Amino acid sequence: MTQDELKRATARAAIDYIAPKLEADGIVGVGTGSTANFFIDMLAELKGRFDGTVASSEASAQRLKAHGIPVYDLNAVDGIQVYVDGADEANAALELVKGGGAALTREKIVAACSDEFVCIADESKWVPVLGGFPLPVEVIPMARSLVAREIVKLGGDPVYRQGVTTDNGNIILDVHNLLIREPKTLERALNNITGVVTNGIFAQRPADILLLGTATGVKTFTAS
Ligand SMILES: O=C(CO)[C@H](O)[C@H](O)COP(=O)(O)O
Repeated sequence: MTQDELKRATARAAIDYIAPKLEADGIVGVGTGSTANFFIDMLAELKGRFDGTVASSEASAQRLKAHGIPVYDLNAVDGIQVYVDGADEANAALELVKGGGAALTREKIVAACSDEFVCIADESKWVPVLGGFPLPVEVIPMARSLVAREIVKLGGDPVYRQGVTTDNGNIILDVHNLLIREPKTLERALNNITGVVTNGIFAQRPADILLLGTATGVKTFTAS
């Protein structure tokens, strides 16, 4: 199977997982990226069975609206029933690295508001230790050099993601060569650097369930 077929299969599994739980006044949080895009296209089948969505990026909001799915501002809703999003890496504790699509800050905000976080990913994202994928960090533009120097002190090699401005008007530093053995500690340490908006480690709020697309079918994991 191709990676896209695995992504499509995991998106289908997420639809099957959330469909029986949806409430007429429920809000679905929607992530960003190619796996989330498959999910958005399938979510259109469930239109009318939930109230609407909150999107984690302008790109996902546009795709949802193109399907006629209502998109609300997060401040206009009381909470999010379930959030479905992809990841760049996932470990057995369902701690994640996210932000390959530069949407990490809004993704983390939506995850923090959600009763349940369903991660959808193909098997290439499953790792014993986070950190093989360069860790995205969203930074206030004027603090770029300051933050880069502080990240070097933590042992990482930050690389400016050229030509990318986030939906919040900020820049991204991708941090190479960090083995993330203590995700919660590093998540906090990076967020503590002045000028960092947030980083792509999702450990303080990990996923609740991971639907992993593999060559032998979609496997379901809960945090171990
Ligand atoms: O965090 C993300 C965007 O900021 C995505 O979830 C992550 O990059 C995975 O993307 P894809 O589904 O295209 O592999």
